[in-house]
Amino acid sequence: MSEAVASTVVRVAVDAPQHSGLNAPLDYASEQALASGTLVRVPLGKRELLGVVWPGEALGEPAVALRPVAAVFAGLRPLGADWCRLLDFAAGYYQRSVGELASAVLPPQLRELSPDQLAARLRKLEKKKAGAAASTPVKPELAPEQAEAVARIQAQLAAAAPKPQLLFGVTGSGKTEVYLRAAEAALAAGRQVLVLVPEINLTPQLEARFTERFAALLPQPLAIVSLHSALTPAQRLQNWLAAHLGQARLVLGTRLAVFASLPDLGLIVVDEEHDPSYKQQDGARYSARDLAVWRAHDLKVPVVLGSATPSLESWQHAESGRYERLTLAARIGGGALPRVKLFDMKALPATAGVTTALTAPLLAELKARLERGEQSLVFLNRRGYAPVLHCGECQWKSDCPHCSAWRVFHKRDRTLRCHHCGFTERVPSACPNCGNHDIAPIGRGTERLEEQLAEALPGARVLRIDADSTRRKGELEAQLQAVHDGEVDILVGTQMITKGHDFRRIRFVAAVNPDGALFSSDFRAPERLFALLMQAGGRAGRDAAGESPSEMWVQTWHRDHALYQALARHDYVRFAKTQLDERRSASLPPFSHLALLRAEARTAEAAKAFLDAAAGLLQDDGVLIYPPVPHAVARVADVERMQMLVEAGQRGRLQAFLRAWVPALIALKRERPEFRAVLRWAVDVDPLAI
Ligand SMILES: Nc1ncnc2c1ncn2[C@@H]1O[C@H](COP(=O)(O)OP(=O)(O)OP(=O)(O)O)[C@@H](O)[C@H]1O
Ligand SMILES: [Zn+2]
Repeated sequence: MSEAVASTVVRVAVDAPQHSGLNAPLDYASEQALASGTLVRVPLGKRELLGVVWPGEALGEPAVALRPVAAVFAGLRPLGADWCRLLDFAAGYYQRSVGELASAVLPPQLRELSPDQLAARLRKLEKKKAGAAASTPVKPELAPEQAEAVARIQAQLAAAAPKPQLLFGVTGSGKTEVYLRAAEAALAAGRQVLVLVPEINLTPQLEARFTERFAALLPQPLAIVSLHSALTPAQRLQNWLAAHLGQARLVLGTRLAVFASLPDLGLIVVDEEHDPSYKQQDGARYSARDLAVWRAHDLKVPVVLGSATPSLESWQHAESGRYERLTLAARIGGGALPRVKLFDMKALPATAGVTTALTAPLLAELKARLERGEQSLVFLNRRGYAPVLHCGECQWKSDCPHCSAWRVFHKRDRTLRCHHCGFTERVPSACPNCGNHDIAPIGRGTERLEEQLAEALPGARVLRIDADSTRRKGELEAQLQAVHDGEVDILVGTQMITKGHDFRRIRFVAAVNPDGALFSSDFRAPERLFALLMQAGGRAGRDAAGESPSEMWVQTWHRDHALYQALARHDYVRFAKTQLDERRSASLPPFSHLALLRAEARTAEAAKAFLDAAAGLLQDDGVLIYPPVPHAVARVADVERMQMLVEAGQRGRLQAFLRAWVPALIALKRERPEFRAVLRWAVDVDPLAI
């Protein structure tokens, strides 16, 4: 610069490491005043990082010691005050620094680009051409319940302070059509719409439906975009920029999209709002659903949470009147929900059946469906061939040397793979312990089920869809298409295929081994199992025109269990009531508020010592700290994991406690040499898995 300019101080949110204790935005010198929300690059230590000029007063006078801002993304409009408020809230609530969170949720490519390179990207955006002219879509006539729900969402769109709405609609009741109409109303009012879905694999289907509906209404390029982690960095930046500039009117995305910059946001939809994937499982462990509700409240715009099996948190809010409940009790076209058959495994003669999972009666049922030309789905929530390989001579089992877990046998590529740390070896031809050649798989995963089905039902076209079968780009779409096109008789898969897909041909769904979750120590396990089975069953009989009644077959050793009894009646309401009663009397969420402190070290003792010391740091009689316990999978990649539960009756009380506790934890780790052995620690607010 040729002229000397009086420098001013700006606050910049930048990703400083937690142990540095630099949690608040940092002060930098700038030659010009910079609007808050401006993207900049600033030096930190030896590095230069992306930062955001943050609202609020800088701390002091311009001082010589302040380092200057290195570069300003002047060509990009600043992030809005509402975006900064959202990040401030989320960082505070989930106990992270705002700089870390900003850096985690902005498109990764922004970190690599110079202002000139970004300017080039912006020019490219402007030159994007619109797609071919689309024809006006045909909209189905709304069913009465749908029309009522749409009207009530429209009322909230016009309200000064809209209430969150819970769209409680059974599987196949046409929730998506309600979202489409609500979105249409918001778009017509000139607002942007954000639609969140739990899984990346649901975005192509949803994107297709929204594009089909709105391509004529929104002919501009990039008017409908998606945001999720499977996009290339360049696509993700492009779509993010389109949203930020207001060019994108409709944004579909997974949890990270809740942080999209949307200057005209007027409606948020959270589909399958109960889904655990909305909770981020590392870094800032935020709940995108909860942040969507916060963001909508902050902006005074409506938020619609949709589910056939709402989270008990949301259900309780509907019961108490904090949320408005919209109910779709009937399936579209008057189709019935599948009849649920609880197949009692105890009633089986000891020798019958091909295997314990593929019982003879189940095979007979599948065969009958096959002969009628109907599609069936067999659901098993475990991938791989068998969860463990076993030597009958010496009792060796394929454990992982680095984790407290078995390595899963994958037959197709002849590997033993740890699903926790990724450690992979070729399957040994003999027992590595005693040399016995007779090592055998125990139990079954989807790969084995697929093989056994193909053997037991010759000629049947069996297709497996799970994380292993869909690794390569485009595979999942192709496989789903084959199912839709009727090229598959029996679909085998994990929970990946139970959610959201609008399969029209499936009339029979079997859950072959669902009991595992019944006796979990995690108090949310029943809620998750119930939702999963309702969802799975919901894939059957979506087309009312089928000749035979649709059915869900549940193989269980505990058919009298209250969960299955409620499932058999499709009675979410009753199930929710029993669960909420139990939670109330045990003071569990939503009637109390939890956080977990996790610590990882090479030894369990070191992790426990840290948690014990942490428990002694701060006393609050409104907050209860439980003793440290090992994580359900205690050792992963040679690291021992311990955790400690913190409980409070009031959310505010827990938040106040954490605000004081977290800085004390940072100091504890930094200042006490004995805790150097602790590799990582983290606070998880509102943890989902316990
Ligand atoms: N009013 C309508 N008239 C005719 N068809 C409709 C109508 N509304 C929805 N549909 C169709 O009904 C089917 C089921 O709708 P949709 O997939 O939205 O159900 P859903 O409630 O989201 O179910 P799930 O919870 O199982 O995902 C879709 O094929 C959809 O196109
Ligand atoms: Zn491992």
